[in-house]
Amino acid sequence: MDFFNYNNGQLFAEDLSVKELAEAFGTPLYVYSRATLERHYRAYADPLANQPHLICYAVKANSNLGVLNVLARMGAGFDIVSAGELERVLAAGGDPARVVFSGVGKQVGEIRRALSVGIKCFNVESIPELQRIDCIAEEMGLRAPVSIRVNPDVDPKTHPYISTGLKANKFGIGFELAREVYRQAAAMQHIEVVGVDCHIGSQITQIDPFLDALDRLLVLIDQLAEDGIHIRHLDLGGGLGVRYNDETPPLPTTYIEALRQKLGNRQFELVFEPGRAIAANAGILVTRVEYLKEGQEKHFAIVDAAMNDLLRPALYNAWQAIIPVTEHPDGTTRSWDIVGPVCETGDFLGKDRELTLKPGDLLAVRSAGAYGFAMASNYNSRNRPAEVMVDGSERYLVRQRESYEQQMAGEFTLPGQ
Ligand SMILES: Cc1ncc(COP(=O)(O)O)c(C=O)c1O
Ligand SMILES: N[C@@H](CCCC[NH3+])C(=O)O
Repeated sequence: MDFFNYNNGQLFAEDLSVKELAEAFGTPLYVYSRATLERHYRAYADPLANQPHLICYAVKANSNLGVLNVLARMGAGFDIVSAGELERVLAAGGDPARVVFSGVGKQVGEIRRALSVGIKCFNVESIPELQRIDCIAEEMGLRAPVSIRVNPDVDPKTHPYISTGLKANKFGIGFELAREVYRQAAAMQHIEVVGVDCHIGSQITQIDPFLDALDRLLVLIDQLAEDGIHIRHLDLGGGLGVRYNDETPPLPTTYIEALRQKLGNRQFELVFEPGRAIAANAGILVTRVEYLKEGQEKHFAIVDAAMNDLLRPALYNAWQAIIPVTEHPDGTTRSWDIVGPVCETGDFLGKDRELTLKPGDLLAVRSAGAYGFAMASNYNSRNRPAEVMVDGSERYLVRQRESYEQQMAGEFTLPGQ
């Protein structure tokens, strides 16, 4: 559910016309809805209201300061995977004590910074990382709070590029090894074991893989208790899918209820790391048709957004809805491939879309709030788009369109002739 709806044939973002936003800020343009972000956050928070919990929004999905700020104001925690994401959380008013730090390659400086601001927990993904954190905490005269990210070896039944909880994936510590790694962690002087963590993949549209993972974690948690290791929180990661087309992912409340049934009366703080479920359908990418190029086999609508602005179609062959910003009958009705100006055959936003188009039309790519701008690049030396947050009838520019000067800042030609 979102707040991007038609009113008299015009697409609106909450109370504002998307056409007017495009005219004011230019295209390509990311438009986010504050009400949708808040609704999606509450979809997790409300069913958890009666128990200790923390919803750590996965910053990687959309790390714009405006987005982080909206969630920080709601009391969200944050799941980060780099010091850059940590700095963004701090700049957006996030509470470091509500930050969990995931990722397989945490560097020394990143660990130091996270310890110095007092994050909630490191989700540790290997033994060498655990040892590194122990050493750094010793140098700093601290104890580092950790969970081990357990790889439960379950198949999340999603795109192979975004499944993370299989033995073959680089993430986490194998289920069979986890008990031993916890023993080592508990014996380290500068480590404090606080939780158990897992994250099995992204865009998961069924509950079963999550429940299978939880079964395995509960076995481990019982073994840890036998070893005298009592955890305070259980972090089940993110990964809940969203509707892009005809998927029917479970609602957060259904998912949470199913987990609760399995948990019975065990008393942990429950931690979640949703990214896509909060941000994807809270954003659209608005783009303008530059040219219509009709051919014998294929018809192309060449638009001003490209794979550098929204990579998911090119990278995963992902399908995202593409809809007119202004519904109108004039134009050419065809099955169009919606493509960008980048010099790659894979540069498309959508294929075979039945639309009535004329040059100059505005289109909106839906479900673009997660892994949209966050994965944007300057490929083909294109400036990255602007981002706007709509809040009722107010709008806020939350990132200005990049300029050529900004794009080249920090680059130099060689000295001399
Ligand atoms: C450790 C971790 N947590 C949370 C997420 C967020 O995933 P999603 O956007 O699917 O909720 C990811 C990305 O898959 C991740 O790697
Ligand atoms: N970037 C991916 C998801 C990766 C999840 C990150 N662990 C997507 O657009 O679907």
